[in-house]
Amino acid sequence: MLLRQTTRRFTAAAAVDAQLRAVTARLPAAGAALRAQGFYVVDDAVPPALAHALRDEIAALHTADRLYPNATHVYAKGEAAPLLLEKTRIYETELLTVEAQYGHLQRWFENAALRTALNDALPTLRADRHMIKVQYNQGGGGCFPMHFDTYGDDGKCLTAVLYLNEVWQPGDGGEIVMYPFPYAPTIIAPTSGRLVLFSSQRMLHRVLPSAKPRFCLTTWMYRDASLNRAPPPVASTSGDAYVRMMAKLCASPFRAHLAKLFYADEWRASLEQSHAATPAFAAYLKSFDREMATIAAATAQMLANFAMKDTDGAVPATPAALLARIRADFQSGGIDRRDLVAWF
Ligand SMILES: O=C(O)CCC(=O)C(=O)O
Ligand SMILES: [Fe+2]
Repeated sequence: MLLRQTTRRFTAAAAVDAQLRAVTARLPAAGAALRAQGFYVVDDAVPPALAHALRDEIAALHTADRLYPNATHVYAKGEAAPLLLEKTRIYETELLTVEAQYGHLQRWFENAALRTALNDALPTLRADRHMIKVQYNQGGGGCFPMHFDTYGDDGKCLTAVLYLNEVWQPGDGGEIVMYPFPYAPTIIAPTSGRLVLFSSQRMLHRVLPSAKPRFCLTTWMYRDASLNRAPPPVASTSGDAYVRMMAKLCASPFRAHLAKLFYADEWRASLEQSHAATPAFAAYLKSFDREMATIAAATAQMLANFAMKDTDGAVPATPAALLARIRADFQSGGIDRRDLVAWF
């Protein structure tokens, strides 16, 4: 019995090790793409048999009551107490240790090859630890609202989501959407064995409602938090006052707020799709609306500051005019500059 268990564990570890060797051999190509667009998709990162084994172990964790309904406490401005927001149909857990009976998950966690290869592909990454999160989405509409994985202070720097569904077909839903603001979004299907890599700090993303049950395994890379706090370089400031302003904005923490304003309607709708309609959630939506008003006011102030130094009259006069220009210039191809955001 013990021998059989030991053999099984050894086989699981060997399978994961071999696959990680194969995937990481493909990652040098990811470096340039991650730097240019903030995300990268590796298809067939794991073969069907390994995807199956990992999925079975997540399902076993769920059966053993080890996954929890996703619920987060949020501190909303204007609310005295933190609000408890419950996502519907999402079960997950973050793992810092994995027991031997979940041999494939354990090895995926313990083998640092993915992190090492990403550090090689992206020399500025400098990730020094990682942890994993397993997720089971029950289907029937389970989804994630628009979010960034971190606002920086925890040192989380790169997110690697591995999709483990056996079959995925158009109409099943559950796609992950990358919003590399100010650039246009990309929809990515959660097909089996696909690994999606992106900047935890700078890539806005969401998961569309999934009609079908859906499994995935997220590896979060972390680094010294001071590296996350260091301001990224501003892209070369050629162009008129408006382009120079965009370069500065895209290198500043204000970019995240502007993205929220830009996608306010979709963001709000995605919150409503993802959460149970509790009184706490209603209070949260009210605070969301107040936050949008605050961001709009701050944007107007910021435009006024830039306009004072603008000698060519290129800076849009109002937040609405700025958002319309961003749509025309960076999402519909008006201005061909991919270098405004330093993703890593
Ligand atoms: O389920 C996914 O595809 C990604 C989930 C996600 O964004 C998260 O866990 O932060
Ligand atoms: Fe996320």
